[in-house]
Amino acid sequence: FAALFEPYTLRSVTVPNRVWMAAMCQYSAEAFGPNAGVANDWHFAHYAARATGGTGLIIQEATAVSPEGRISPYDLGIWNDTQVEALRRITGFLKARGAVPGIQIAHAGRKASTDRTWKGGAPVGADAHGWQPVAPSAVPFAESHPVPHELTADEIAQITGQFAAAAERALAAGYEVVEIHGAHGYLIGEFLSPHSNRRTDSYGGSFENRTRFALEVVDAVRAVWPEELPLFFRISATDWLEEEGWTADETVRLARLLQEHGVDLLDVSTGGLAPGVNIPLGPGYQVPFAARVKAETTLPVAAVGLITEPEQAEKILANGEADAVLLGRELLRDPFWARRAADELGAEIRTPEQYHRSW
Ligand SMILES: C=C(C(=O)O)c1ccccc1
Repeated sequence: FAALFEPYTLRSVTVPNRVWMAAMCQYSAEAFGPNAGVANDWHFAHYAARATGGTGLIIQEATAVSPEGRISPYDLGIWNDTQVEALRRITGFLKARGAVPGIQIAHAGRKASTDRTWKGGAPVGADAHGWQPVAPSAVPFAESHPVPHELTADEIAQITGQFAAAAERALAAGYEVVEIHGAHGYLIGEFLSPHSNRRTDSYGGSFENRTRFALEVVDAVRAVWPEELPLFFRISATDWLEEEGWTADETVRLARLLQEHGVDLLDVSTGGLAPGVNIPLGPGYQVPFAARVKAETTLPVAAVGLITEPEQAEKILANGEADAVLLGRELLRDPFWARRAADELGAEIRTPEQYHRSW
């Protein structure tokens, strides 16, 4: 027996195992023109390999709800129907391999319009297909970043609508799980954190005000996402800024509200809001935050962060610290990690036929 290879049912979806793929930007779409943000062979091969490798749920990289919501000009998008058509090829193959296709829908906020990580990740200007980022307040991510445009209440409502439209397109594209990106200092996380959110209207100041946009996005997505399909939320449990930023206490409070608003699982990461913070990196360094949410609320959680070994992953589940583990870079290094882990743990990876037969 291995907890890692027990199926997991969320609403009507049964994920075959607890080895899940975390969203990781590939920055491999075209940056402009009719194919801007459209999935291509790179994305197909990238996700197909991890599905063939036995990964139970694949959460596709941050897919932008609008052109200005992209992290880089090369991000995937789901703001038009051309993009939906190309994504159907990916979800179809994943399902044929017995993997559940998920998608992270995202808006980069003040961290938008930056170059690919392997090119340094610096902000890009209009000459490199860039644009002015938007944010809750006119506070740049770092000195090297432009001052973002402070969103008006009307513009906030427009972005909430873009998240809902993205969820509708995700359904049309064949995804069975949508994850709202509320982590890593992107737009939703920028509203949560008092470090980036200096607003004095109903979206800033108190915990209720700073979490308003996140809950409005969850409500708008839940209203269009089918009742029988799961909705995830990715959060940074802490900004690593002590009381100056978003805290783990606030994460527990928000987790309860997210569950009341129809979120089925919290994907618990940390950081990304401010540069230069001191993060105690190490194997499973973020697991304690997932474990705390799981211990203090009834919301299922997934743990992520330097999880690389089968025994390590198995222990996280066996200790009740999380309901699933998300692998990021480890799955870049080894697309077949799930199959190798099953061998090491003496478990079997069942084929789609076996799943249907045994349930
Ligand atoms: C959107 C990302 C995030 O959430 O940090 C990302 C960006 C680059 C690589 C992996 C993940």
